Amino acid sequence: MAAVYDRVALIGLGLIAGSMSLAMREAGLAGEIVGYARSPETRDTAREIGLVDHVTDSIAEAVSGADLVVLAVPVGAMGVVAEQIAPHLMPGATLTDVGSVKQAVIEAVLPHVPQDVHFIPGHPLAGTEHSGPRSGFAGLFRQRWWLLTPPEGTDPGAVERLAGLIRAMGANVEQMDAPHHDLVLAVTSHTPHLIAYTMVGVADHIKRITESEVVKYSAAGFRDFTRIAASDPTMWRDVFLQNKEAVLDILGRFTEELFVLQRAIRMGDGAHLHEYFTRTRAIRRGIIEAGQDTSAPDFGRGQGAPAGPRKDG
Ligand SMILES: NC(=O)c1ccc[n+]([C@@H]2O[C@H](COP(=O)([O-])OP(=O)(O)OC[C@H]3O[C@@H](n4cnc5c(N)ncnc54)[C@H](O)[C@@H]3O)[C@@H](O)[C@H]2O)c1
Ligand SMILES: O=C(O)C(=O)C[C@]1(C(=O)O)C=C[C@@H](O)C=C1
Repeated sequence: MAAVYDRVALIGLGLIAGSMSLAMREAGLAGEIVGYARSPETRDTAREIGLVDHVTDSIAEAVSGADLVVLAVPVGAMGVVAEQIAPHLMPGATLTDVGSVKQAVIEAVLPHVPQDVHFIPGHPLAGTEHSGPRSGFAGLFRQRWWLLTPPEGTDPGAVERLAGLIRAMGANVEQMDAPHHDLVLAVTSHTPHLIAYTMVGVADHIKRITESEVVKYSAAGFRDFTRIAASDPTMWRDVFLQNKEAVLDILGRFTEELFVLQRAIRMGDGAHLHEYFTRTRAIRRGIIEAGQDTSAPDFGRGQGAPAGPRKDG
């Protein structure tokens, strides 16, 4: 396929940027891919494994002349990075991000974006518990959603060009407004992660009573929680701090539901529990019928792809 952008600059060289580089390279979507990360160790590793065509030691050099710049750093760092690159962005360039939270990123980045640069925030709904420059793989985005939340008045041509790149990496593109994105993701991703972190924390607290039995007899449900709870602490600290309102809203609703179930268990109300679990099973079946279950066998994991089950596998 013909290149969609001549020079793509990836800022942050972890799971998402690495996977983008490998996916773009596989499909020939970029003339040149340049990368920068704050830590010299990450830059060295990226050079050693040839993750991008060229790793720069200066963030300004990375973005200079790039017609697409991708911010792939923790959401709490987006504003600082935007401020650093702003004077060096090429007129007419597109700036996007891959952050898991959208409204806070827009508030932090938009004030720094020059008038002649198209800012199109985005979020690939794809990931693993692994992070860093060695964790990426070309198939990460295949059959996944990639949400774009362009502010009003964004050039539709620039949005379509970016959407074309994303589709060519194998993902499906949808647009929505940022507050709606943050509420939906609080339900589907952020609060579930918090619950997993909490459950593993509970197991850790009672380990003195159970000795090592929690680890030894780990059933599949708990093992899935531990996979999620192994996700990058910096990334998830930032997600909760930056999507505070929506997560607190969903957490409130979650707690109410939990109390209802707790009461049903105490009262021996089997009918309530059965009816509840029947409803939740229908939701899972609906996801599978809609073709949204991507836990299927061949997920296009290439070299460097993490072993083991996916969260939804
Ligand atoms: N991991 C996932 O499952 C997932 C999925 C979708 C979106 N995201 C989002 O993508 C972004 C990147 O996540 P990731 O999983 O690739 O993280 P990662 O930890 O694998 O990589 C982050 C990279 O950013 C660099 N970095 C951190 N602060 C920086 C700064 N101030 N300046 C320059 N570089 C900096 C780090 O050195 C590292 O190379 C986050 O905003 C996250 O919310 C993650
Ligand atoms: O599979 C995983 O490890 C993930 O948690 C990926 C996951 C999610 O599905 O919640 C996590 C955060 C992102 O912003 C997008 C995707």
